[in-house]
Amino acid sequence: MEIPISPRIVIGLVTCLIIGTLYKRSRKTRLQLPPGPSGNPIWGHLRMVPKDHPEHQFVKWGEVYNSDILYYNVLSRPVIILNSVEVAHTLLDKRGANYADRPRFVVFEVMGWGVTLTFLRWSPRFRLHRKLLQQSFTQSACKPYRPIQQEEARRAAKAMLRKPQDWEILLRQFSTAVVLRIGFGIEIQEVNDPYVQMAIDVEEATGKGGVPGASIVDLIPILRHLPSFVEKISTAFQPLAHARRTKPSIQHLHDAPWEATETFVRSGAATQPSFMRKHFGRYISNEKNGKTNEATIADLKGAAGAISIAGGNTTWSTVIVCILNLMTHPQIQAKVKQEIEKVIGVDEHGNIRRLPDFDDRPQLEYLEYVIREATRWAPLSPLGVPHASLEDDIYNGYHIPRGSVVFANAWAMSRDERYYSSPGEFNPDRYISKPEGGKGEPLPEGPFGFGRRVCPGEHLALAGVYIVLATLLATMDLNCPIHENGERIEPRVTFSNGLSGVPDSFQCVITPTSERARELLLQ
Ligand code: HEM
Repeated sequence: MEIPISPRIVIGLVTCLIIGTLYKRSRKTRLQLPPGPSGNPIWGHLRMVPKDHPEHQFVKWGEVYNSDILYYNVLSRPVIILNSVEVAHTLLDKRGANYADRPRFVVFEVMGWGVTLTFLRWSPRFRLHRKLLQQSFTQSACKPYRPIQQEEARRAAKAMLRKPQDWEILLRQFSTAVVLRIGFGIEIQEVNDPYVQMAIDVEEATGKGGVPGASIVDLIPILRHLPSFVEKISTAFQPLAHARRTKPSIQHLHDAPWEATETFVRSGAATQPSFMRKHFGRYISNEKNGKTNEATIADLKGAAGAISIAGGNTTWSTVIVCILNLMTHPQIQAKVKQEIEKVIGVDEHGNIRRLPDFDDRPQLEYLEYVIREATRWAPLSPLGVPHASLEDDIYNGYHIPRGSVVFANAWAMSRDERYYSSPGEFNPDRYISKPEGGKGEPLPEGPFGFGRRVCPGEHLALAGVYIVLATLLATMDLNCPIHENGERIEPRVTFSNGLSGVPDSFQCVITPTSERARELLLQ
């Protein structure tokens, strides 16, 4: 709701609120805080933290202060940056109970993310949603969904035979189809499906919402009610204006799939395994038998929505990063193809005998390294989703005040030279053990977060990325476009800023490896 008031009143009101907030916060005890640059006594570090890719700045501060834990504040709200896997393990994993909260994400609330697990504060509702999602996507609970992932991966590869230039949208279709089938049991149309457009809109909305929890409106929630013209007074209010503009797209992705399937589940006509059929089915049966339901319909709707919202674009983006690197590193692509061919077998003409499936996964170790390297090389959520501390804590003699916003800097961890040689290079061989001739570097930790808020969809996501890449690499060649002068055109890709770092569009030339590969896909 917007209140019709004049700009002068707005400026006066904002100033009073800021002074009030600062006064309240400045009364707290001052113990030794983790190191960091000194900030302005009023604004703190509000103006020092870059809006674009702050994770890079935090790496620099880590070097300047020679510390893997940093402190800064924004309007006296303490912010803690964790730049190493060790400190993230100690605080977020080992002392997980104290860091299970999230700060309030007011901008994301305005956008309509209120009932999505990712943004729920520590509460009975959070615990309920966490239980629902965590239990649904353990390694073994993901197995029944493998046929869906495999079918959609083959469908996408088959469609690329007809429209190779549409590879990017077809992969978007793949990841949207998988989460909608798993979340709701919905099958999407092959061409121009409205859900695919919804997924694109949601990505646009969240991608441009800035770093979650970091805007002035997140720090002073009442500012969310300010009228639209504040956007013109200061760029600090742009995230709020953006949230208001994009709210309908988030709401739509929550409501549309639920409404499309509710009647089917109620009538018992839903046959595919899905989160909704299982949990909403149970809800209906409890209702019929007079038993109490722990979750309300709003809870189930929010949890099912979280699967499609948190699971679609994330999986898609990871596949895209793999493709980008496979086409720009032909030697790596050739090595994965060789591995796949060895496992699925080739005939006397060198043609593959069958398409890969999930049973091949344990033997496709190098492909697994490629996927893990993509998550390290370009962590999807470079600063993760911030946690918040519930109580005061002490780490290495440093005070971490209660209510701190805690960012686990996955970007910094991915560039940690103590573990990764030439960390900016895409090099899956780094994970091959030393006895096997590799560097024996550790698989990345951080891209899926930490502790009690770690991504519950990790197994599902990695399985989806695996099957679509295995299928594509068994049947297709991925190449850079060639300039008319005969030179390869290597794309210069930039990544979006904010909650998730998604690569820009780029061209990739996709061609079937052989007639046999084409036949196998068409079968
Ligand atoms: C490659 C793909 C994915 C990546 C890189 C990724 C990454 C992340 C990260 C970094 C977090 C924050 C963790 C933290 O706060 O410490 C997160 C949370 C979450 N992810 Fe994923 N994710 C992916 C796929 C999925 C999928 C497929 C699902 C579907 C089930 C999913 C559902 C969620 C949910 C519901 C949360 C919020 C958890 C909470 O706040 O308790 N994600 N993810």
